[in-house]
Amino acid sequence: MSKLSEQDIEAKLLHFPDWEYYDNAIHAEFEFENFKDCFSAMSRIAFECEALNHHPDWSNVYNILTISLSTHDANGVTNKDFKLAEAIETIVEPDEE
Ligand SMILES: C[C@H](O)[C@H](O)[C@H]1CNC2=NC(N)=NC(=O)C2=N1
Repeated sequence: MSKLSEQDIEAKLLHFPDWEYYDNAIHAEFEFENFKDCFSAMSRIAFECEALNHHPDWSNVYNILTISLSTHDANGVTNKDFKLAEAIETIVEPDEE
């Protein structure tokens, strides 16, 4: 999977308002009601990661989940990252298009 250009990434990000591009990765932060809801979302995301064989750099502090996506093999952002970002959006914000 080849690395996307900065221009392609910025164009795709128009459809991903929660995400921004810097440091060769796309990043988002999600806030939940509490730790239980946050960790529950993380568990569901983990199954998607396994299904897609693509994994986030992420961290959690109580009800906050911070995620960075990049493709290590390509040393940048690829369509795999956008596919995972889409799956994450569906889990975290199921009511949004
Ligand atoms: C061997 C396995 O396919 C690779 O290590 C996969 C697993 N998950 C991955 N996740 C991410 N984010 N980038 C990768 O390059 C990557 N590679």
